[in-house]
Amino acid sequence: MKKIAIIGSTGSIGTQTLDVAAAHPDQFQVEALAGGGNIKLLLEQVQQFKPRMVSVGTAALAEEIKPYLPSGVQLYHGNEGLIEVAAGSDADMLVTAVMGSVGLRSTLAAIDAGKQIGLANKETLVTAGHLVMERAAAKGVSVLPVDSEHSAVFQCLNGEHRAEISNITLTASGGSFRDLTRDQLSHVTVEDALKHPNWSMGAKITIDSATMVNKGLEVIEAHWLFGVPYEQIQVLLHPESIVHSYVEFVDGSIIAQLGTPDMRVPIQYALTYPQRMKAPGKRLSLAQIGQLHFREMDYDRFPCLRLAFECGKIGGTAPTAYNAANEIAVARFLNKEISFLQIETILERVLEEHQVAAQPDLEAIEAADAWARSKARQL
Ligand SMILES: NC(=O)C1=CN([C@@H]2O[C@H](COP(=O)(O)OP(=O)(O)OC[C@H]3O[C@@H](n4cnc5c(N)ncnc54)[C@H](OP(=O)(O)O)[C@@H]3O)[C@@H](O)[C@H]2O)C=CC1
Ligand SMILES: CC(=O)[C@@H](O)[C@H](O)COP(=O)(O)O
Ligand SMILES: [Mn+2]
Repeated sequence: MKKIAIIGSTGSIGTQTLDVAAAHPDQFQVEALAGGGNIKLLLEQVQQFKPRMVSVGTAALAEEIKPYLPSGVQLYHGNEGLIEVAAGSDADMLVTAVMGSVGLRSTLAAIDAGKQIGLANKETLVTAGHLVMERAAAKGVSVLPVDSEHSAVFQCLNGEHRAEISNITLTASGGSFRDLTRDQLSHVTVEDALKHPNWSMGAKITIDSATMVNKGLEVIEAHWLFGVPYEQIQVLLHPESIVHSYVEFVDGSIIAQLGTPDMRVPIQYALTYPQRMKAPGKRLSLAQIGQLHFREMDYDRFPCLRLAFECGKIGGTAPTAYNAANEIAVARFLNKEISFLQIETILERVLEEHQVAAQPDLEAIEAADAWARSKARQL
């Protein structure tokens, strides 16, 4: 029995992690769950999975949910609650399924407590990759990728030597507007942006796919997870999202991981690694698909991806500011305060003004994050 805790259990990754747990009740025990505002769903999850510990977004929500919780369940709230759920239960593994850099302190706390990390929350690694990976190495804790591309690369690297990697290619669907010109992008709506061609995901990451910020975050995530320099990371447009990513080795061999676009597969692999277990999803038939397509990435069409490479190479707090500015810009777009193209304008402006701190500690990371958020709100 593997004991798991999930922060962000009410979201897209969180609910799919619980689907995996429900499909293998003899393998997984859910110890602790944290949601944000969706207490109705959280209560249903509590009834089904019987965790000993739960957390909600605010003190007011905690008061609201309290009368309905079975006796004996410990209830927490806010950022402290996230930390309790992440680090304070008997879980062997934490699945980080919250959205945004709010997951940083709880992920670090779980590492300190010796929990294995199933990492979906890419913003955590982007904002403070050096802190997370150094702390995990010091504690002997593994950080197992949940993100589909990184799970693919992780599987391609199984048994391989890192020194023999020639390059890593992350595939990108192109998002909701991949066939539109930049001129056409000035008129797009939130509703259209939320229609991802291949994946059903939370709102923020769906917008990130359309701006290509998601791939930018994933480039930085890959740098930290696999210890590969940015010069050896590439991005390729692949509209079908069947080849989830691939690795080329020094002898010219390429190993790729393929599958239908179903996040329960990488989630389950992180939960069961190094074993594999049966999964209920649809099987991939290449014969039925017939053709797959690939296109060179156009960095003028998707400037946020170029900016991510630049921030990653600069290092320090540059990726922190990129991520924080994007979180605010996307929230403002979803709130219909700004247009789609203004997301990238905000990113560019915040990064132009950001004073990068090299080798930042946690306080410097949080200061840069707060500065970039405030700047992105003003613009
Ligand atoms: N969805 C996907 O297929 C993929 C997602 N990812 C990554 O996984 C992470 C989660 O994405 P996704 O599941 O799509 O996002 P969702 O928006 O669907 O879910 C986010 C979850 O985080 C919770 N949450 C948000 N803010 C807070 C907070 N301040 N305190 C506590 N809980 C909070 C939400 O709670 P509530 O809803 O109750 O308010 C919800 O449970 C992101 O980092 C994303 O980039 C990576 C690969 C694929
Ligand atoms: C499912 C997953 O891992 C997402 O991050 C997905 O990759 C988004 O697709 P694109 O960013 O390629 O549009
Ligand atoms: Mn991904």
